[in-house]
Formats: sequence, structure tokens, C-alpha cells
Amino acid sequence: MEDRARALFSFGIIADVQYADIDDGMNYRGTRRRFYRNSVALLRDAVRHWEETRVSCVIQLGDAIDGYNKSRDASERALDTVMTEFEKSSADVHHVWGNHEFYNFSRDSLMASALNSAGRAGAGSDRAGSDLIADDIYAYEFSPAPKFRFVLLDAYDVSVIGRDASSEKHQQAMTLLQKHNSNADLNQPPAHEKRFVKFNGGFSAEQLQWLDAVLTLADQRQERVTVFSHLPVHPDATDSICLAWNYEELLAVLRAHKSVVIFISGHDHDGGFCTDPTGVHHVTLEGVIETHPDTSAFGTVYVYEDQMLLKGSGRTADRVLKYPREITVSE
Ligand SMILES: Nc1ncnc2c1ncn2[C@@H]1O[C@H](COP(=O)(O)OP(=O)(O)O)[C@@H](O)[C@H]1O
Repeated sequence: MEDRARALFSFGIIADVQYADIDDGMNYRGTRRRFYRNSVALLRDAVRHWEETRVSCVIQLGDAIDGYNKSRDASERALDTVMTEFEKSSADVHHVWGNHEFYNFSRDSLMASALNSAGRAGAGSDRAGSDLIADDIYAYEFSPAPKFRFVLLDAYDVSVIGRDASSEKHQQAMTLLQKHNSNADLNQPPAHEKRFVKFNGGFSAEQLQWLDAVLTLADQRQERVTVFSHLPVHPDATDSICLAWNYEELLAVLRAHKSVVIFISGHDHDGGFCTDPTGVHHVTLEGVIETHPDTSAFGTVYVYEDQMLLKGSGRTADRVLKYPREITVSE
């Protein structure tokens, strides 16, 4: 691997910590063990590593605490436990929201919680004060270093779990879900288009338009853009059940902009990776919750002029992520 000291900057990535103060269990299909209590210890190790590495920022890719906390009236306590570890980071931590955020909290309470990191975008954002794109859409962008831009997406913008039952977007999501899924239990996937389950969601037209505008500006400025979302959007980078509902629309926006270099998501605890024909790399990060206490699952990404190097820890693999296109002054 290239000399890491020469990197322009570096950042940490971690997904699906899903902490709960309960004994180990299994995933729904009974195929993977879940280490609910130990997951916070793996997070602690990751933060310690990033402190030593002196990363510029950390991106938490969603599902910070597990839905089990809700029924045990332990959501706030579990969130405090996880946040205590993130607070040990001297670098800013940016939080993406996943399905388990919505099992524990309403959208309004998330907006008012420590999981709303939009204020940390600061001067790097194009918007004064780094506002969200709308009062109720948790998506924002910022520049972690000159010529680089990070975009955090809200994959539960149109969803049943992420929207109040009385809202238009909830109705819209329910109509879409029931059109594709006729099961009585909407968490049970249909035979085809398995992604149409209640624990997934999608991006509104408003969010797609905003992303398109951010990427247009980034193209003009010749920036390199990395996009983060809880749900994966590339069928080759994940199990089909884990995809965002309207992943094709999101992919079309990414493919239309030469500034986009990497897309990073969580949700699929087994992880995944592919490179789109456009050259954009899609990384689905392994979930901490299904990671044995003896190992780990997180990444430290070293950013260079022409590529990023993902240095994986434990079951996360190392990857060389070459940028798809040269950027030249004449472009
Ligand atoms: N095949 C399925 N049929 C019915 N319910 C399911 C199925 N798979 C998952 N679920 C339920 O959907 C929710 C989310 O699934 P889970 O595996 O916990 O997601 P995550 O990977 O985000 O933790 C849970 O309440 C789980 O019990």
C-alpha cells in the first residue's frame, strides 16, 4: 500500500454498531450471531485507532443502537453509551440514520438528538450554518478538505418507519410498499424485488434533485465526491433485500456526474463491494453487530489525489479505490 503519511487526509467509517445491553442473539434468519453488548467495545477500539491515525472525520453509517432497546425502555441509555465512545474522538463524527434509529426514535426526536450531526458540516458546506436540505430531510453535504466533498443521504426519506403515520410521505411509502409486497407482515420480503420490505425506504424527488444540484456544482468545481447512505444502491454490492427502494433513480444521478468517486453504505452486515461501469466504487461496510469480539469491522480511508485506500480492520478488507476519471484543468 502507498505511503499513508503522504495522504491528503483520512477518515474513519463504521456501520451497524446496533448496541444493546442484552445477551448475544441471532439475526432473523438464524444464520449470523449478533454480539449486542460487545459491539460498543469494538466501537471503542475503532475510535482509539482513529485517534492514533488522526483522521479528519468519522462517518457512522447508521443503526448505532439496536431496535431491542425500544421495548426495554433503554433507547436513551443505549444512545448515551454509544455517544460516550464517539465523544472520545477529537475528529468530528457524522451520523447517517438507519432503520434502527427509527425503531428507537421519531424523526422529530432524532432531529433534536446527538445523532443529528448536520451542524458539524460548518464552513465546508455551501449553506450557511450547514442546514439540512429541508426541515425534515436528514441529508447534508460538506467539504472535508479542499477539492473533496462528502454527501450524507437520508434513505428513509420516503419510508413507513421513518415518517409519521399521518404524513403524506408515509402514505406514499405505504402505497409503494403494498404495490410490491402483498405479505401480511411487510418485513417479509416478496418473491421478486425483495427490497420492498418495511425496514427499507427510499429517496424523495426533492432529495434526488438536491443531490443532482450538489453534484453539478461539484463537477464545475472539479471536486471528488464521496456519498454516504445507510442503504446500498448498487445490486452488485449487496444482497437484493438490502437495496434502497428507488436505487435505480439514485444510481442514475450518481452516473450523471463525473465528480462522484465512491459510494459507501451499511445495512448489509455481510458487507459487499463492486465497481460500477462508470468506475464509481460501491463499498458496503460489514456490520459491527455481527462481528466476533475477537476481531473488528471498520475502515480507515486514506485520500490521495488519484485514489483512496481503504485500510480495513478485522473482517473489512483493504481496497484500492482509483478515481474513475482524471481531472484536468481543461475539463
Ligand atoms: N424475512 C423476514 N420476515 C419477516 N420479518 C423479518 C424478515 N427479516 C427481517 N425481519 C424483521 O425485520 C426487522 C429488521 O430486520 P433485521 O434483520 O433486524 O434488520 P437489521 O439487519 O437492520 O438489523 C426485524 O424486526 C426483523 O425481525
